[in-house]
Amino acid sequence: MRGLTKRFGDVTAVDDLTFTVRPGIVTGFLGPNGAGKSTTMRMILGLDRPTAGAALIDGTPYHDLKQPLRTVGALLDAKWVHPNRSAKAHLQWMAASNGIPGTRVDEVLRLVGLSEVAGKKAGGFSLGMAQRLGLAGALLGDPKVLLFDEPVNGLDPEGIVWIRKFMQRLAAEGRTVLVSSHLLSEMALTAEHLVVIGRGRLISDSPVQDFVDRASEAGVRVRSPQLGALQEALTAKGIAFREDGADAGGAALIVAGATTDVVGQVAGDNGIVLHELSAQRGSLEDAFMKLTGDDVQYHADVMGGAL
Ligand SMILES: Nc1ncnc2c1ncn2[C@@H]1O[C@H](COP(=O)(O)OP(=O)(O)OP(=O)(O)O)[C@@H](O)[C@H]1O
Repeated sequence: MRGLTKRFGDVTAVDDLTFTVRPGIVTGFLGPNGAGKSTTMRMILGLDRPTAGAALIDGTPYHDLKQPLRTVGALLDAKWVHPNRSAKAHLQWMAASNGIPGTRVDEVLRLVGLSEVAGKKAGGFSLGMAQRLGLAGALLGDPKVLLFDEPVNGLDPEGIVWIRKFMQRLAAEGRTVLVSSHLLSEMALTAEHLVVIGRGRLISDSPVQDFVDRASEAGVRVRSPQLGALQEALTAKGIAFREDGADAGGAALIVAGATTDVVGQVAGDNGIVLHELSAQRGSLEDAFMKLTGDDVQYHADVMGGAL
């Protein structure tokens, strides 16, 4: 993506986005609802025309690709198949209209585990099966680049794990895999690299772990029967802390930005007994909220808990 921009009237859906997606790993494309992920993917696929900038595949715009299906496969919306067509007929039609040999149809059906239901009408498929059929279609041309737009939405846990593993396998084969999601927790399990956007703008382009490390609050949770003395000792050392809600073990302190070594040393120096000294890490979703901050178009409470 090079300065990729898309405006719909007054709305700037994608705002001067520049990033590169590399082969061999799964790249997560993360952002809250409305951040511009789908619009970006549609521009990569030539379905929307950029207002400015360009989305290039190996240096070439989608429209200039000689054999698009052999270069890029996409899973955008699983429900667009003809309901009365069988899975196999649907793929045969796709293959025929793209100059792909019919023998490839059985291969992709096997790859996604649909061989046994190949003759059944796609209209009767569960979401998980429809998703597999969409994936089979994306793989027909054996493309080097694959795009997935929110592929796990609505899937059951088994379906989620299956598609996650499948995407990782495709990347391990050396393909370029870009997968969008609004859930950081899901991306942390699926992707190695993360491109994060908010309100169409690039927020972060880094390995998943770096993103989490940068955003999440590292700290120490400490419990003690002499909590008052510990608070005094920490204050004397100029170390900030806050009280954490009491659990079964009693009241605790959270010492942000400190290590267990430091807090343990302060306690030891002052002869304070500790019942717990544990390193804490902020949750992934906290990290996401923190970094997308003002860029979140709809806040979590409006979205019923989902970002
Ligand atoms: N065809 C269109 N006409 C007008 N506005 C649009 C159009 N398509 C998208 N938008 C707007 O562009 C912004 C980005 O939308 P987009 O669907 O790309 O976001 P997204 O990150 O994919 O979110 P979601 O996960 O909710 O689909 C939103 O404000 C949306 O309302």
